[in-house]
Amino acid sequence: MEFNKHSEYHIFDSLIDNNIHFALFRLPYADNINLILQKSEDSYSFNQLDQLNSKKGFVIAPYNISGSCPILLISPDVVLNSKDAIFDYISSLNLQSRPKVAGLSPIVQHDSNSFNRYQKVYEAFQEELESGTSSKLVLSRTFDIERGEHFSPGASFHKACVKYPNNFVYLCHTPVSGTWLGCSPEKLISGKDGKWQTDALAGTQKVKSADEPVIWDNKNKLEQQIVADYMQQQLQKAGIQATNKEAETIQAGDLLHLRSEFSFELDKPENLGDILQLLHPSPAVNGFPKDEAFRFILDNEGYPRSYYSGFLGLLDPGDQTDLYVNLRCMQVTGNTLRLYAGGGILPSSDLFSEWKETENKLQTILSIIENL
Ligand SMILES: C=C(O[C@H]1C=CC=C(C(=O)O)[C@@H]1O)C(=O)O
Repeated sequence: MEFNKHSEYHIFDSLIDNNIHFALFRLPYADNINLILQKSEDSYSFNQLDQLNSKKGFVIAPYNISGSCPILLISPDVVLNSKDAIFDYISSLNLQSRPKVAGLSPIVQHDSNSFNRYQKVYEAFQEELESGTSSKLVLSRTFDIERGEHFSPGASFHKACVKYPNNFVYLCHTPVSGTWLGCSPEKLISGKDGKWQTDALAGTQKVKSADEPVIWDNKNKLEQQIVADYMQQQLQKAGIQATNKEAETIQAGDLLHLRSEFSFELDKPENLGDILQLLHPSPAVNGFPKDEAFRFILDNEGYPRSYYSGFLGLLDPGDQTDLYVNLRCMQVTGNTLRLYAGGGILPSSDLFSEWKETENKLQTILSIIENL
């Protein structure tokens, strides 16, 4: 992949300008980029995850499935797996670009970005944890930036690929979801030919200098253990015996997380929708117990998460499936970039550290939009 040559990637902006259903993605550690593009204008949407059984395409699933925020499937009418083939194909479409929005001030603080607002919601979350109804709740927030004249989703995608080689990087657009761009460290499920994996990822700290040992405190260890136990239980409910490795530290940009990997066999990958229904949303983005945490978040978080903390990626039960949790992402509109970040709250959490953690996570995605 060529470095620091983002401008040719503006070509992907023309797909967005023309409201085409497409997803461009790069798997962790891969050199190649992939394009899934739908030729028809129809939207394929679903309101239950089990409706994905036997389906193939690029899935965009929200945190909370609703009529206005359904599960979407981009039909794989065009599937290309090399940069040259992708660029040649898009050039051959001869798409017209829409004139760009007028130049706007670079970064503006909106009310929803404020610490005071976060603090109020955090206190409600802490009260709920103290009541004992939930043992973990994930609190998230948004950060809105006005879109600058020179911002290019395509160029930002490329910048993310270069900056975050071990994350799942994507740019996708459909008329229903709008445009989303992200670089997630968290695998929801992937596999091929009977061999499948999922991750239990949680716990966060900043990267240390090379000679400093990485130490995880009890809060972070427990936060990750809750996710690992949940994954194990949910897979068991589907009759799946998974083997898991001990939790290890992984790096995602400037952050470290704790991850345990689960491996298992799937006899019927065509029924992946059933497994997704069991796994999503995991306590990495939701909390525990699942239903109580989900209800509480919907009633108290104070804004719609939309496709943030849902999942996306290629679903192909006949071949390779790679689905990732939609973290470290932003929603791109004509004049605003809405960034999302959250973190797991336990009774032992500290308000200021949790706020700082969301700031650090936002930095992952902020760093690919600056200077463009
Ligand atoms: C919910 C997010 O991160 C999850 C994944 C890794 C670590 C997390 C944490 O330490 O809280 C979260 O569970 C996010 O990035 O918005």
